[in-house]
Formats: sequence, C-alpha cells, structure tokens
Amino acid sequence: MTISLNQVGKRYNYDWIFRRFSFTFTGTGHYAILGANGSGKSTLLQIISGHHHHSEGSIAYQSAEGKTLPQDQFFRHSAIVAPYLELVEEFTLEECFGFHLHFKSFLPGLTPKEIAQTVGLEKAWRKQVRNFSSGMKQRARLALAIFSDVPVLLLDEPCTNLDADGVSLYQQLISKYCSNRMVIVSSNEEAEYGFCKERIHITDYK
Ligand SMILES: Nc1ncnc2c1ncn2[C@@H]1O[C@H](COP(=O)(O)OP(=O)(O)OP(=O)(O)O)[C@@H](O)[C@H]1O
Repeated sequence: MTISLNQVGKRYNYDWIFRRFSFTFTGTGHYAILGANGSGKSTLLQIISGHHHHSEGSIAYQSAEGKTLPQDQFFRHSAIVAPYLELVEEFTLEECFGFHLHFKSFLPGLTPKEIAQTVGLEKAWRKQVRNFSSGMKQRARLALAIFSDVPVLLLDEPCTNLDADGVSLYQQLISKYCSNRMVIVSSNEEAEYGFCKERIHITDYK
C-alpha cells in the first residue's frame, strides 16, 4: 500500500491547522506523527483514514498491486484505533467481535476468543461493553484493529487509559503482529511510537 499526500492542508473556519503537507507512506513502514497538543496530529490521521476531508491538496491511495484505490474504499484496507471511536455499548465483547467480522476478517490462525485472551479480556467475553473500564475498552479497540487482516494500521494515542501491563502488551502486539504492515501512530508518548523509524513533525507544516 502507498499513501501519497501532496500539498495537503486543513482549515477549520479561518484557522489553518497545517498546510503544504507532502509525504508518501509506503509498504511496511512505521511512521510517527509528532507534535504538541492541538498541533494537528489527530486531524492528519483522520484525513488519511478518510474520516475528515482536507481543505486543499490531494491524497492518493495505491494497493500493493499498483491499483489506485478510491478514498472511500481505503477503510477496507485499514484499521484505526482512536479515543473518539466508540464501541457499541450494548454489545458483549463476543458480539462486538462478531459484528466486526461482518466487515473485516481477523488475522489467520486465531479465533476471536483467543484474541480476547491475548489482550487479557477473556473474563469479559460475555460482559457488555458499557460495563468495561476505560482500559478494558482500549484493549478491545486495540484488539479489533491490530488483529484485523489489513495492510495499514492507524493508531491515534493507542495507549490511552492503559496501565503499565497494557502498555507492555501493546508493544508486544506491535512487535509480533505489525512488522509486515504499515503503521502510522499519532502520539506524544515515546512508549507508543518508539518502534517507528520514520518521524514526522506536524509543526514543520504550519
Ligand atoms: N471540528 C473542529 N472544529 C474546529 N477546530 C477543530 C476541530 N477539530 C479540531 N480542531 C482544532 O484543530 C487543532 C488540531 O487538533 P488535533 O486534535 O488534530 O490536535 P492533536 O495534535 O491531535 O492534539 P492532542 O495531542 O491534544 O491530541 C486544534 O486547535 C483543535 O482545536
């Protein structure tokens, strides 16, 4: 997968958040988008994911086979973790995973129950999401994204609400399941993006 941004800018009303952002994300690269609070990291990630529109410039997506993908098809090839993405509160974890499987498959070789176990949620299998702690919800979000069989992972503050064990689990999952996929992390925390060789400072594009 290749994601090419050319002179991309985003404006809210009269305020430009960033401008003239040109960058190509390729293959199995691991990228960190860095910057202070409010600098536009999440906004850039949401533009890449297609959740937000950019105000100027262009974005092109190309599959590994060299086919151009329309922006509205990119979600089929990517998975996102972000604090603002809600899980369905009425579902149990089992139902949550079942619902997710209508849209995306999990990586081969693991059952949903094994995935729940891997992220420490085996006891929550039949519990409604509304009764999860904030850290349990984050573990569920991470599981749904990292175990999705997609070539691109977009991670916005992926360790939000995780305890020390949770952060260590995140790092293990990244190292075990993400070496052969593109990962883009928007973060201020070294523990979240330490594995990313490529660093992008959003403040360079003001
Ligand atoms: N819907 C919106 N309307 C107006 N301004 C917005 C909107 N969404 C975001 N912004 C502004 O865009 C700027 C960038 O926000 P963004 O959430 O991308 O920052 P961030 O770098 O991810 O911050 P943090 O590190 O705090 O998560 C902020 O000034 C924010 O107020």
